Amino acid sequence: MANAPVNITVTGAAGNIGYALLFRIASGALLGPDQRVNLRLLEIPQAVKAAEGTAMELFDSAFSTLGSVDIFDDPKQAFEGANIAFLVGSMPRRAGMERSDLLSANGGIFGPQGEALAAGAADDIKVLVVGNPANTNALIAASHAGDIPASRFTAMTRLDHNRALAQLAAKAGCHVSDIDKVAIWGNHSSTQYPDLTHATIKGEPITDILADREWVENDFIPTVAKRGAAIIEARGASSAASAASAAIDHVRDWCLGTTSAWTSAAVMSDGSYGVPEGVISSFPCTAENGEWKIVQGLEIDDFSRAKIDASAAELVDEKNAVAGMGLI
Ligand SMILES: NC(=O)c1ccc[n+]([C@@H]2O[C@H](COP(=O)([O-])OP(=O)(O)OC[C@H]3O[C@@H](n4cnc5c(N)ncnc54)[C@H](O)[C@@H]3O)[C@@H](O)[C@H]2O)c1
Ligand SMILES: O=C(O)C[C@H](O)C(=O)O
Repeated sequence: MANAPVNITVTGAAGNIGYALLFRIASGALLGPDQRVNLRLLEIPQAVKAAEGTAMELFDSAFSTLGSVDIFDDPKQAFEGANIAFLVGSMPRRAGMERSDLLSANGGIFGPQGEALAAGAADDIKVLVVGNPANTNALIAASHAGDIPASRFTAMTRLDHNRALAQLAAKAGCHVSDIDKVAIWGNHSSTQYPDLTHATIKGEPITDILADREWVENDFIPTVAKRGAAIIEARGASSAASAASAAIDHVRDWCLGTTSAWTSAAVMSDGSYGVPEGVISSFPCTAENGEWKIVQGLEIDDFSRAKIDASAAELVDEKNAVAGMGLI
């Protein structure tokens, strides 16, 4: 293989998402069949043995795209030389909890990881935070990451985006690949705004579907926004394989470029669309040359304005809460 191997750190490697994610990265689903990857797994000491079991299975899979697998319980060692970091390791919510209930349990994980990334990651490091509450955990990591540009810290709303595509495809009787220009705005929480205003199917606007306000407002939006809770209720555990798949989609698009007109990613707000600067919010985005760009120039109607503002206000509240805890 012509290119140098890419070093990829995955935290929470022995967890449910980790188990689904690692084999897809190792098999070439992230960076393609011609790019070798070195995996660096980070776990807490109690879970290192389980991570060793996963590493044995990775070894046994004899993937042509897998270089090495190393296991660490020290973030500084795990992030040394990392080009890509998936920050998954953290506690999932249980039935009846909101993701923000995890702020105090999980927030403390991300400051030290931001510092460890700053200490040793490669200059081109790209970070995706999956652990909840993902947007604010990404903000915590970014705020401890010294010279690493804030644009390298992102949080995952691609699962919400994919859920929105699936719901719209089912309603319209089309394939998900026929759909474009769906957007998730705001927080990966129940205040998120899955927005169909600009959506197209095979390039055509979805005028009839948008006119069905009962379906858009009382079915589509709450179904997407509360899908995580519905999965927890059904499985007894939070989404794992679909989350891992969305994490692959997010980082693949970031590294290799988006192929659809746009997708959704939570990135540091630059004030676009009135979302306050300094929170990590989901926007409709494209990726090119390894950089996310927020899609500009969209008309925002009154309904969308209120939804975007409500989720942005929750992000500001979460930011203030973690500032109050001394985490940023
Ligand atoms: N953003 C999203 O769309 C999305 C989707 C699904 C799940 N999640 C979140 O992802 C996180 C992980 O979910 P899961 O189902 O894999 O949970 P899990 O409990 O199965 O696994 C979590 C793993 O993280 C490890 N861990 C805990 N603290 C750590 C630390 N400081 N460093 C390294 N590893 C650590 C644990 O030992 C465990 O192995 C949860 O917070 C969950 O809510 C986010
Ligand atoms: O909902 C959760 O707590 C897990 C995850 O964020 C999801 O959206 O499935």
